[in-house]
Amino acid sequence: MTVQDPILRPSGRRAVLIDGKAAAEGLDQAARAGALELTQTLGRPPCLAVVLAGEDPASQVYVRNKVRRTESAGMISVEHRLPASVSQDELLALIGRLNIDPVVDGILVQLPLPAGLDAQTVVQAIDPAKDVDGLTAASAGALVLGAPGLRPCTPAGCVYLARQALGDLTGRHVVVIGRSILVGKPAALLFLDADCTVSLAHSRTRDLPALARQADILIAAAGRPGMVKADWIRPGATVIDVGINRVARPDGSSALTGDADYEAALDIADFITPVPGGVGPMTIAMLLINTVRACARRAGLAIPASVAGTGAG
Ligand SMILES: Nc1nc(=O)c2c([nH]1)NC[C@@H]1CN(c3ccc(C(=O)N[C@@H](CCC(=O)O)C(=O)O)cc3)C=[N+]21
Ligand SMILES: [Mg+2]
Repeated sequence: MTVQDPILRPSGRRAVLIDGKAAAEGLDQAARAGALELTQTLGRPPCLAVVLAGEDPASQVYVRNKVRRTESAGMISVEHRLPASVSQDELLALIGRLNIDPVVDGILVQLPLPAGLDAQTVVQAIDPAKDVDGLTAASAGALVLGAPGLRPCTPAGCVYLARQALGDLTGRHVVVIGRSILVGKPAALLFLDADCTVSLAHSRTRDLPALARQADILIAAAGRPGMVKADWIRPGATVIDVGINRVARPDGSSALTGDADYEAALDIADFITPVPGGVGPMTIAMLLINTVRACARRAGLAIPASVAGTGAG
Protein backbone atom coordinates (compact mmCIF):
# COMPACT_ATOMS: atom_id res chain seq x y z
CA MET A 1 0.00 0.00 0.00
CA THR A 2 1.46 3.36 -0.98
CA VAL A 3 0.46 6.64 0.60
CA GLN A 4 -1.17 7.77 -2.65
CA ASP A 5 -3.68 4.91 -2.73
CA PRO A 6 -7.13 5.81 -1.47
CA ILE A 7 -8.11 3.31 1.16
CA LEU A 8 -11.53 1.65 1.23
CA ARG A 9 -13.25 1.62 4.59
CA PRO A 10 -15.54 -1.17 5.75
CA SER A 11 -18.40 1.26 5.13
CA GLY A 12 -17.24 1.69 1.54
CA ARG A 13 -16.33 5.33 2.09
CA ARG A 14 -12.76 6.37 1.50
CA ALA A 15 -10.41 7.97 3.99
CA VAL A 16 -8.52 10.43 1.85
CA LEU A 17 -4.83 10.82 2.52
CA ILE A 18 -3.61 14.40 2.45
CA ASP A 19 -0.43 14.22 0.41
CA GLY A 20 2.01 16.55 2.18
CA LYS A 21 4.85 15.57 -0.08
CA ALA A 22 2.95 16.67 -3.20
CA ALA A 23 1.76 19.88 -1.50
CA ALA A 24 5.33 20.61 -0.42
CA GLU A 25 6.60 20.11 -3.96
CA GLY A 26 4.04 22.65 -5.14
CA LEU A 27 5.20 25.12 -2.50
CA ASP A 28 8.83 24.50 -3.37
CA GLN A 29 7.96 25.48 -6.95
CA ALA A 30 6.23 28.63 -5.70
CA ALA A 31 9.32 29.48 -3.63
CA ARG A 32 11.48 28.82 -6.69
CA ALA A 33 9.43 31.22 -8.82
CA GLY A 34 9.60 33.85 -6.07
CA ALA A 35 13.33 33.35 -5.65
CA LEU A 36 13.91 33.77 -9.39
CA GLU A 37 11.94 37.02 -9.42
CA LEU A 38 13.93 38.39 -6.48
CA THR A 39 17.22 37.24 -8.01
CA GLN A 40 16.42 39.23 -11.15
CA THR A 41 15.47 42.33 -9.17
CA LEU A 42 18.25 42.24 -6.58
CA GLY A 43 21.05 40.74 -8.63
CA ARG A 44 21.51 38.01 -6.01
CA PRO A 45 19.43 35.04 -4.87
CA PRO A 46 17.70 34.87 -1.47
CA CYS A 47 20.00 33.28 1.12
CA LEU A 48 19.30 31.04 4.11
CA ALA A 49 21.89 30.45 6.83
CA VAL A 50 21.48 27.23 8.81
CA VAL A 51 23.32 26.82 12.10
CA LEU A 52 23.87 23.26 13.31
CA ALA A 53 25.66 22.69 16.61
CA GLY A 54 26.59 19.17 17.61
CA GLU A 55 26.34 15.80 15.92
CA ASP A 56 22.74 14.70 16.51
CA PRO A 57 22.11 12.29 13.58
CA ALA A 58 18.44 13.24 13.12
CA SER A 59 19.36 16.95 13.02
CA GLN A 60 22.02 16.24 10.42
CA VAL A 61 19.45 14.52 8.19
CA TYR A 62 17.01 17.43 8.52
CA VAL A 63 19.69 20.02 7.83
CA ARG A 64 20.87 18.11 4.75
CA ASN A 65 17.28 18.10 3.43
CA LYS A 66 16.91 21.82 4.12
CA VAL A 67 20.15 22.62 2.30
CA ARG A 68 19.23 20.43 -0.69
CA ARG A 69 15.75 21.89 -1.10
CA THR A 70 16.89 25.49 -0.57
CA GLU A 71 19.44 25.11 -3.35
CA SER A 72 17.06 23.35 -5.71
CA ALA A 73 14.65 26.26 -5.22
CA GLY A 74 17.35 28.55 -6.63
CA MET A 75 18.42 30.03 -3.30
CA ILE A 76 21.76 30.10 -1.55
CA SER A 77 22.21 27.94 1.52
CA VAL A 78 25.07 28.57 3.92
CA GLU A 79 25.61 25.89 6.51
CA HIS A 80 27.44 26.68 9.75
CA ARG A 81 28.50 23.53 11.58
CA LEU A 82 29.78 23.93 15.10
CA PRO A 83 31.05 21.36 17.58
CA ALA A 84 28.77 20.33 20.44
CA SER A 85 31.35 22.01 22.71
CA VAL A 86 30.68 25.46 21.22
CA SER A 87 30.11 28.08 23.89
CA GLN A 88 27.00 30.16 24.18
CA ASP A 89 29.07 33.30 23.52
CA GLU A 90 30.58 31.87 20.33
CA LEU A 91 27.14 30.89 19.10
CA LEU A 92 25.76 34.35 19.91
CA ALA A 93 28.71 35.94 18.11
CA LEU A 94 27.91 33.89 14.99
CA ILE A 95 24.25 34.96 15.14
CA GLY A 96 25.43 38.55 15.49
CA ARG A 97 27.55 38.26 12.34
CA LEU A 98 24.69 36.65 10.38
CA ASN A 99 22.32 39.38 11.61
CA ILE A 100 24.44 42.15 10.08
CA ASP A 101 25.45 40.24 6.93
CA PRO A 102 23.51 42.07 4.20
CA VAL A 103 23.22 39.04 1.89
CA VAL A 104 21.80 36.70 4.57
CA ASP A 105 17.99 36.81 4.46
CA GLY A 106 17.08 33.97 6.81
CA ILE A 107 18.69 32.42 9.88
CA LEU A 108 17.69 29.03 11.24
CA VAL A 109 19.27 27.57 14.36
CA GLN A 110 18.59 23.86 14.33
CA LEU A 111 16.93 22.68 17.55
CA PRO A 112 17.47 21.05 19.96
CA LEU A 113 20.80 22.61 20.86
CA PRO A 114 23.45 20.53 22.65
CA ALA A 115 23.33 20.48 26.45
CA GLY A 116 24.67 23.62 28.10
CA LEU A 117 23.35 25.99 25.46
CA ASP A 118 20.23 28.02 26.14
CA ALA A 119 17.98 27.75 23.07
CA GLN A 120 15.74 30.65 24.14
CA THR A 121 18.67 33.08 24.45
CA VAL A 122 20.15 31.97 21.14
CA VAL A 123 16.87 32.07 19.19
CA GLN A 124 15.93 35.46 20.64
CA ALA A 125 19.25 36.85 19.38
CA ILE A 126 18.11 36.38 15.77
CA ASP A 127 17.13 39.57 13.91
CA PRO A 128 13.30 39.28 13.60
CA ALA A 129 13.59 40.34 9.94
CA LYS A 130 15.57 37.11 9.35
CA ASP A 131 13.55 34.88 11.67
CA VAL A 132 12.40 32.31 9.11
CA ASP A 133 11.43 29.85 11.89
CA GLY A 134 9.04 32.46 13.31
CA LEU A 135 10.29 31.83 16.85
CA THR A 136 11.49 35.25 18.07
CA ALA A 137 9.41 37.32 20.48
CA ALA A 138 8.77 39.82 17.69
CA SER A 139 7.42 37.13 15.35
CA ALA A 140 5.32 35.57 18.11
CA GLY A 141 3.99 39.01 19.04
CA ALA A 142 3.09 39.75 15.42
CA LEU A 143 1.21 36.45 15.27
CA VAL A 144 -0.76 37.29 18.43
CA LEU A 145 -1.54 40.78 17.12
CA GLY A 146 -2.46 39.60 13.63
CA ALA A 147 0.29 41.85 12.26
CA PRO A 148 2.44 40.88 9.27
CA GLY A 149 5.40 38.72 10.17
CA LEU A 150 7.15 35.41 9.65
CA ARG A 151 5.02 32.50 10.89
CA PRO A 152 6.34 29.22 12.37
CA CYS A 153 6.79 26.69 9.57
CA THR A 154 5.19 23.52 10.93
CA PRO A 155 1.92 25.18 12.05
CA ALA A 156 1.74 27.11 8.77
CA GLY A 157 2.06 23.77 7.00
CA CYS A 158 -0.79 22.33 9.09
CA VAL A 159 -3.13 25.17 8.11
CA TYR A 160 -2.14 24.78 4.47
CA LEU A 161 -2.92 21.05 4.50
CA ALA A 162 -6.24 21.55 6.32
CA ARG A 163 -7.24 24.14 3.69
CA GLN A 164 -6.20 21.78 0.94
CA ALA A 165 -8.50 19.08 2.32
CA LEU A 166 -11.44 21.22 3.44
CA GLY A 167 -11.26 24.56 1.67
CA ASP A 168 -12.53 27.45 3.79
CA LEU A 169 -11.95 26.69 7.47
CA THR A 170 -14.38 29.27 8.89
CA GLY A 171 -16.21 28.05 11.97
CA ARG A 172 -14.51 24.67 12.20
CA HIS A 173 -13.64 23.38 15.64
CA VAL A 174 -9.90 22.72 15.78
CA VAL A 175 -8.55 20.79 18.74
CA VAL A 176 -4.77 21.13 19.03
CA ILE A 177 -3.13 18.54 21.28
CA GLY A 178 0.22 19.84 22.47
CA ARG A 179 1.23 23.33 23.60
CA SER A 180 4.85 23.57 22.48
CA ILE A 181 6.35 26.89 21.41
CA LEU A 182 7.39 25.32 18.09
CA VAL A 183 4.02 23.82 17.13
CA GLY A 184 0.97 23.71 19.40
CA LYS A 185 0.77 27.28 20.64
CA PRO A 186 1.37 28.95 17.27
CA ALA A 187 -0.90 26.41 15.53
CA ALA A 188 -3.77 27.50 17.81
CA LEU A 189 -3.20 31.14 16.84
CA LEU A 190 -2.90 30.41 13.11
CA PHE A 191 -6.16 28.42 13.07
CA LEU A 192 -7.80 31.23 15.04
CA ASP A 193 -6.60 33.59 12.32
CA ALA A 194 -8.34 31.29 9.82
CA ASP A 195 -11.62 31.94 11.70
CA CYS A 196 -11.69 28.53 13.40
CA THR A 197 -12.89 27.87 16.94
CA VAL A 198 -9.81 26.58 18.72
CA SER A 199 -9.29 24.38 21.76
CA LEU A 200 -5.69 24.11 22.90
CA ALA A 201 -5.31 20.85 24.80
CA HIS A 202 -2.34 19.24 26.52
CA SER A 203 -1.31 16.50 28.92
CA ARG A 204 -3.24 18.11 31.79
CA THR A 205 -6.47 18.55 29.86
CA ARG A 206 -9.39 16.80 31.58
CA ASP A 207 -11.00 14.03 29.51
CA LEU A 208 -8.83 14.62 26.48
CA PRO A 209 -10.50 11.85 24.41
CA ALA A 210 -13.92 13.51 24.85
CA LEU A 211 -12.56 16.90 23.79
CA ALA A 212 -10.70 15.40 20.84
CA ARG A 213 -13.95 13.74 19.68
CA GLN A 214 -15.48 17.21 19.29
CA ALA A 215 -12.87 18.23 16.73
CA ASP A 216 -13.65 18.86 13.09
CA ILE A 217 -9.88 19.16 12.71
CA LEU A 218 -7.65 17.32 15.16
CA ILE A 219 -4.01 18.44 15.34
CA ALA A 220 -1.92 15.75 17.01
CA ALA A 221 1.24 17.49 18.20
CA ALA A 222 2.09 15.95 21.56
CA GLY A 223 5.09 13.92 20.40
CA ARG A 224 3.69 10.65 21.74
CA PRO A 225 3.51 7.79 19.26
CA GLY A 226 0.02 6.36 18.81
CA MET A 227 -1.51 8.60 21.48
CA VAL A 228 -4.60 9.50 19.44
CA LYS A 229 -6.74 6.35 19.44
CA ALA A 230 -9.69 5.45 17.25
CA ASP A 231 -12.21 6.58 19.85
CA TRP A 232 -10.61 10.04 20.05
CA ILE A 233 -11.64 10.77 16.47
CA ARG A 234 -15.06 11.93 15.38
CA PRO A 235 -16.28 10.08 12.28
CA GLY A 236 -15.62 12.38 9.35
CA ALA A 237 -12.98 14.46 11.11
CA THR A 238 -9.72 15.63 9.58
CA VAL A 239 -6.60 14.43 11.39
CA ILE A 240 -3.36 16.38 10.95
CA ASP A 241 -0.59 14.32 12.49
CA VAL A 242 2.44 16.41 13.46
CA GLY A 243 4.18 13.59 15.34
CA ILE A 244 7.47 12.40 13.89
CA ASN A 245 8.47 9.60 16.23
CA ARG A 246 11.25 7.17 15.46
CA VAL A 247 10.26 3.87 17.04
CA ALA A 248 12.11 0.56 17.17
CA ARG A 249 10.64 -2.34 15.22
CA PRO A 250 10.87 -5.92 16.52
CA ASP A 251 13.58 -6.73 13.96
CA GLY A 252 15.81 -3.97 15.34
CA SER A 253 15.26 -1.49 12.51
CA SER A 254 13.40 1.76 13.11
CA ALA A 255 10.26 3.27 11.63
CA LEU A 256 8.74 6.75 11.62
CA THR A 257 5.33 6.95 13.19
CA GLY A 258 2.96 9.75 14.06
CA ASP A 259 0.97 10.67 17.17
CA ALA A 260 -2.20 9.03 15.81
CA ASP A 261 -3.06 5.34 15.61
CA TYR A 262 -2.95 5.65 11.84
CA GLU A 263 -4.46 2.30 10.79
CA ALA A 264 -7.43 2.75 13.10
CA ALA A 265 -7.90 6.39 12.10
CA LEU A 266 -8.17 5.44 8.42
CA ASP A 267 -11.56 3.86 9.08
CA ILE A 268 -12.94 6.87 10.96
CA ALA A 269 -11.48 10.11 9.67
CA ASP A 270 -12.46 11.60 6.31
CA PHE A 271 -8.98 13.06 5.79
CA ILE A 272 -5.66 12.22 7.39
CA THR A 273 -2.02 13.14 6.91
CA PRO A 274 0.37 10.18 6.73
CA VAL A 275 3.73 9.99 8.54
CA PRO A 276 6.07 10.20 6.73
CA GLY A 277 4.83 12.24 3.78
CA GLY A 278 2.43 14.54 5.63
CA VAL A 279 3.36 17.53 7.77
CA GLY A 280 7.14 16.88 7.74
CA PRO A 281 7.83 17.91 4.15
CA MET A 282 5.57 20.96 4.61
CA THR A 283 7.82 22.30 7.37
CA ILE A 284 10.73 22.63 4.96
CA ALA A 285 8.48 24.03 2.21
CA MET A 286 7.30 26.79 4.55
CA LEU A 287 10.91 27.49 5.49
CA LEU A 288 11.67 28.16 1.82
CA ILE A 289 8.55 30.32 1.50
CA ASN A 290 9.58 32.30 4.60
CA THR A 291 13.08 32.80 3.18
CA VAL A 292 11.59 34.33 0.02
CA ARG A 293 9.29 36.52 2.14
CA ALA A 294 12.12 37.64 4.40
CA CYS A 295 14.29 38.50 1.40
CA ALA A 296 11.54 40.59 -0.21
CA ARG A 297 10.68 42.40 3.03
CA ARG A 298 14.30 43.19 3.82
CA ALA A 299 14.75 44.67 0.35
CA GLY A 300 11.55 46.73 0.65
CA LEU A 301 9.97 44.80 -2.23
CA ALA A 302 6.46 43.36 -2.53
CA ILE A 303 6.16 39.68 -1.62
CA PRO A 304 6.34 37.82 -4.97
CA ALA A 305 2.86 36.85 -6.13
CA SER A 306 3.81 33.17 -6.30
CA VAL A 307 4.28 32.98 -2.52
CA ALA A 308 1.89 35.71 -1.37
CA GLY A 309 -1.12 33.41 -1.10
CA THR A 310 0.50 30.46 0.62
CA GLY A 311 -0.89 31.21 4.06
CA ALA A 312 2.42 31.67 5.82
CA GLY A 313 1.37 35.05 7.25
N1 LIG B 1 14.93 25.52 14.32
C1 LIG B 1 14.28 24.41 13.96
N2 LIG B 1 13.26 24.49 13.09
C2 LIG B 1 12.61 23.36 12.71
O1 LIG B 1 11.65 23.42 11.90
C3 LIG B 1 13.04 22.10 13.22
C4 LIG B 1 14.11 22.09 14.11
N3 LIG B 1 14.69 23.24 14.48
N4 LIG B 1 14.53 20.92 14.64
C5 LIG B 1 13.94 19.66 14.29
C6 LIG B 1 12.52 19.82 13.84
C7 LIG B 1 11.99 18.66 13.04
N5 LIG B 1 11.79 19.18 11.71
C8 LIG B 1 11.42 18.41 10.61
C9 LIG B 1 11.45 18.86 9.33
C10 LIG B 1 11.16 18.05 8.26
C11 LIG B 1 10.80 16.74 8.45
C12 LIG B 1 10.51 15.86 7.30
O2 LIG B 1 10.65 16.23 6.16
N6 LIG B 1 10.12 14.60 7.55
C13 LIG B 1 9.85 13.60 6.53
C14 LIG B 1 10.60 12.32 6.80
C15 LIG B 1 12.05 12.51 7.14
C16 LIG B 1 12.67 11.23 7.65
O3 LIG B 1 12.55 10.19 6.98
O4 LIG B 1 13.29 11.28 8.73
C17 LIG B 1 8.37 13.23 6.52
O5 LIG B 1 7.71 13.40 7.56
O6 LIG B 1 7.91 12.77 5.49
C18 LIG B 1 10.74 16.28 9.74
C19 LIG B 1 11.03 17.10 10.81
C20 LIG B 1 12.07 20.49 11.69
N7 LIG B 1 12.45 20.92 12.89
MG1 LIG C 1 2.92 18.29 28.76
